Amino acid sequence: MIEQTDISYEKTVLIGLVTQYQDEEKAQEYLDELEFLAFTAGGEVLKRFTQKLDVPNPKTFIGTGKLEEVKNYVEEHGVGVVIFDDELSPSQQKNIQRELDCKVLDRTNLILDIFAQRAQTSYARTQVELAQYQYLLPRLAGMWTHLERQRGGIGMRGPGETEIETDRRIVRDRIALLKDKLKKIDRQMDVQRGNRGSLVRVALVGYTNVGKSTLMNVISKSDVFAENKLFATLDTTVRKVVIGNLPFLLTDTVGFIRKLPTQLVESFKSTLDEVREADLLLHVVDISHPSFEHHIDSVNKILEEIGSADKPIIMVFNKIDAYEAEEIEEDDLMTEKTKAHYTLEEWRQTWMAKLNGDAIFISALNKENFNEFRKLVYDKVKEIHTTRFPYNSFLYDEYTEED
Ligand SMILES: Nc1nc2c(ncn2[C@@H]2O[C@H](COP(=O)(O)OP(=O)(O)OP(=O)(O)O)[C@@H](O)[C@H]2O)c(=O)[nH]1
Ligand SMILES: [Mg+2]
Repeated sequence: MIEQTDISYEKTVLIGLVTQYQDEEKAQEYLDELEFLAFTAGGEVLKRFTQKLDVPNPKTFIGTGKLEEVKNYVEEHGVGVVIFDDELSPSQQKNIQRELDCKVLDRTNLILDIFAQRAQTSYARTQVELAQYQYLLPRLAGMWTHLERQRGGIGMRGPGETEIETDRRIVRDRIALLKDKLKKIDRQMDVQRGNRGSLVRVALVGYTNVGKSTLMNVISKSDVFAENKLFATLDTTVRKVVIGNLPFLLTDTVGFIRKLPTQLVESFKSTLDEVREADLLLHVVDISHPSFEHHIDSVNKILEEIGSADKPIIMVFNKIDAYEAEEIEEDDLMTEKTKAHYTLEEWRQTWMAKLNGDAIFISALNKENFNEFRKLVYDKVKEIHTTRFPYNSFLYDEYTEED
């Protein structure tokens, strides 16, 4: 896929905290991801600022000294956007914005922005718009309280409050309208799903950018949009796939991410229905990513949240072509062996043991181990199919390797 190159990059600075729950390494890992998000949204990251704090400053999130430092940098380098890794309260956002005099965003903001940029269908656009209004609603109140205080309280309360109420009502009406619209589309989609008949349903799930759409394309020989940016897929795509002579339905879904804004999980619930209604999940993992185990944890957490954690799952470790273990020199007695030094084979053994064989290591790009992958999926789907439709076994005679 050819990368987009025609966006004029906005100069961006990232800010994260080091706390008792989030050490320096973890903070940097989050910032790596935030940088990728910023890049996806069209920003060019010039610098990262981190600060050690037990609790965020209630007024300015980071300390005033640090904020001063950021301000100097912003002025000196003509920075247009400052992005915080954590959610800012409405008043923090206001205070910081006033101090820095440039755009101030938090992670939620940024993700909403990317979703808005990428939403293609009216369904996805409606879901994103709903999430945006839900993000805005509590902030609206904060904005007005802030204005009221400026106006000086006594005597001014009346008009202020009326305005908040009017604005809130407009936003609430809009939210209700969007929810209604989504419900209607949902009903249509329910009918469509119902019409798919008695085929086993398999859904690709996983962290964003792990290769779900790429895998979908190679399995189903279809043409789903895939690229090296976050959230390339916002709509679900369903394809009928035949392995051997066993047909089943395969769904590509929206990627998950850590610290996913709750509003988004909520408004994408119906997209996630595809996951909820699946008989089998293919949990795709990018094993070449240093934090892939954390990614697995966040995906599992979201699967739990939507009540889909106990479905049959095959773990698909993708991008083995790009995996590189850190090396230890033979005469190096100081470096302790950690997971970063595992070979692919060591990872394979670890996960195969953990999952009782329901794991496979592949490269969707090079089609490495692809026949084994198809065989594994075939066996699982066949197992589900025979349990579900014991008399309907004419669909397959036996598995024959293709290609
Ligand atoms: N090296 C390598 N890259 C891969 C492989 N599979 C996919 N990719 C690349 O990873 C990037 C993301 O692929 P997608 O298929 O868009 O990932 P996705 O999981 O659908 O991502 P979202 O829809 O954004 O959640 C693309 O640049 C792919 O070319 C693989 O096996 N090896
Ligand atoms: Mg995708």
